[in-house]
Amino acid sequence: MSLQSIVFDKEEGKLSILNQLLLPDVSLYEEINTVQDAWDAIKNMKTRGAPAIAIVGALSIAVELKKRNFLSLSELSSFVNESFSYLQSARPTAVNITEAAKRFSEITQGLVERIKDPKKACDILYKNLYEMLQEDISTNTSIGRNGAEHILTQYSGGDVTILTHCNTGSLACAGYGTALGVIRSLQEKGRLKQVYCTETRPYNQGSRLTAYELVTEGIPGTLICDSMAACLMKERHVSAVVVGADRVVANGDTANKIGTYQLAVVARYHGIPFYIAAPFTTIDFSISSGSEIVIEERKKEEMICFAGKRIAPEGINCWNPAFDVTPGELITGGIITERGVFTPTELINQKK
Ligand SMILES: CSC[C@H]1O[C@H](OP(=O)(O)O)[C@H](O)[C@@H]1O
Repeated sequence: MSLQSIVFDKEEGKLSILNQLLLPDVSLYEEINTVQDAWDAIKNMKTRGAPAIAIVGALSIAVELKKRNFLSLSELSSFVNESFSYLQSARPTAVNITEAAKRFSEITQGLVERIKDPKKACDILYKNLYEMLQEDISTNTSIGRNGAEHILTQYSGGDVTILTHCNTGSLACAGYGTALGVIRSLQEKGRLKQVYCTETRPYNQGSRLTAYELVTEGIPGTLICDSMAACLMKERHVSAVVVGADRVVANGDTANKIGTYQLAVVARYHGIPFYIAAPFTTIDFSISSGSEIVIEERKKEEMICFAGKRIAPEGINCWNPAFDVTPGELITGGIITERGVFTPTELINQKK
């Protein structure tokens, strides 16, 4: 049974998140009672991961819909649009919350035009919002299946060894995961030899979260420091590198956790296929090149402190970009989605 980072009681309209700042030692669920609570949790990275950010944001709106009494359809529409607009300001790089905002703005507008009763419109919108949880899990199992099948067709050498970066599992989504979903699918097929996961400094999504998911589910994993990845690909066998995404753009350029770009460069040098695994809600066809993606920079304290203890001198300057952009030409294995696996140049043909 995989971990659950988001818990939503649809009867009561109650939302709780697993506070990922405390993992792996402390497993604490915290209630999200307002859109502001969700914004704070996303900004502080208590909850993180492109799909999870969108889902927690959307469900926080559902929580307020359940509690509030909207006197008019215009009041309901303004609340939904303003809430999604605010939630997008928490972290700029991941696109899923923006995709959700567009989707629910259209749904709300449709309800305003069709349904004259604000309470009935609110109930329908509430149902659409909480369905995101199951949709995400279903999408991720398709990503997992598509990715595993593609890798196994490309690799005839028996069981496979995967290198992954950051956390793209149940702690980054509603469940199962994207890149970690591919790894879970390989494990389910009995074709996974082992996973190497990077620590992923400075937030340590790999050592604190991915390692936690692997150990919890008995998936064979080996932790490495970020600085060991090139030597690993040189000295040991890696069948493929599979990572997640925060924003894939129309030409296949992809923003993902800082450190992804250098993994792609080294994988190319060693002739190891490099895959991105992401749902279509992470693909932004409105941007044509990765150079246009806004990269979030986070506070220096997240770099110079470790487990609450300062490890670097106060006066040092820091540069702390949370993401980098991998050009499509380095994504040599393909972009694994719920609709199939596409080369970066094929992606634009999937635009609907
Ligand atoms: C399926 S999660 C995608 C993506 O989100 C993570 O970023 P963060 O932990 O800062 O929210 C990481 O880049 C993952 O690859």
